[in-house]
Amino acid sequence: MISINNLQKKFGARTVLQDMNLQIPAGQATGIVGPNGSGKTTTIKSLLGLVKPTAGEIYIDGKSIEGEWDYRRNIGYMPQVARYPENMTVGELLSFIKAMRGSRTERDSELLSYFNLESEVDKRMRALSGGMRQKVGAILAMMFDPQILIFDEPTAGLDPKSSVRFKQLVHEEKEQGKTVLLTSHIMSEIEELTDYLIFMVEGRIRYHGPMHELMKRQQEQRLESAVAKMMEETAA
Ligand SMILES: Nc1ncnc2c1ncn2[C@@H]1O[C@H](COP(=O)(O)OP(=O)(O)OP(=O)(O)O)[C@@H](O)[C@H]1O
Repeated sequence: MISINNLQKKFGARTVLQDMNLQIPAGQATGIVGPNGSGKTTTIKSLLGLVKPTAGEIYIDGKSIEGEWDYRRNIGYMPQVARYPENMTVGELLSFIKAMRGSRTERDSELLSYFNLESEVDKRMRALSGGMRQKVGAILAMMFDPQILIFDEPTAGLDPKSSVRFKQLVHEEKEQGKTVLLTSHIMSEIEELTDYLIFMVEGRIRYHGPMHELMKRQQEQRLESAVAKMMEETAA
């Protein structure tokens, strides 16, 4: 369980997260949606300790993450825009990360094969296409079998076949009881992969709860229409 209590983040004078209170259930998949700039990535980065909150606390499994690093071993993160050591080959990067973790996992090889990336292992990171970089990001997020998986717009840039394969993998992770947190602007993807929904506007939570309840409340069959309606309501 991830608990966010009275979280606030300011960048200079600008308040980006406002008094945010959230409980993200363990072993479930939660989608974070909201307009561009509403604070989704900042929320994720706060959970990862990559952004230091201005106020408030975050607890993971009852423990405050403030000043802690070790908890991140249990989190796999696929960022929206990833930066890698560009001179390393895919193979070197994976070996380097494994050596840093002191791990002998072979899951990276399985995932390389799953994403059809075996023929790219000797390519330098800077020579990969955007979609291939995304796949490397997915492999890095999942290769150590973490209990919490965080994906920030994971399928942006993936071709349809890769996107389907990625989603299949997320389904499998969910079935194994992983906690999944996912942001996306593709509502069908949120609908397909997640059960709980967080809807943010201008750094505030406007809805948090089961997805089907939101659809019922908005009297819509599809999440896209329900969220669009909510966006119109909040803009009014
Ligand atoms: N390091 C930073 N310094 C200053 N402002 C920042 C920084 N990071 C994010 N912001 C601002 O915080 C706000 C929220 O950004 P964030 O990336 O969390 O939004 P988002 O909901 O993930 O957006 P998108 O859907 O476009 O990815 C934006 O106004 C953004 O410009």
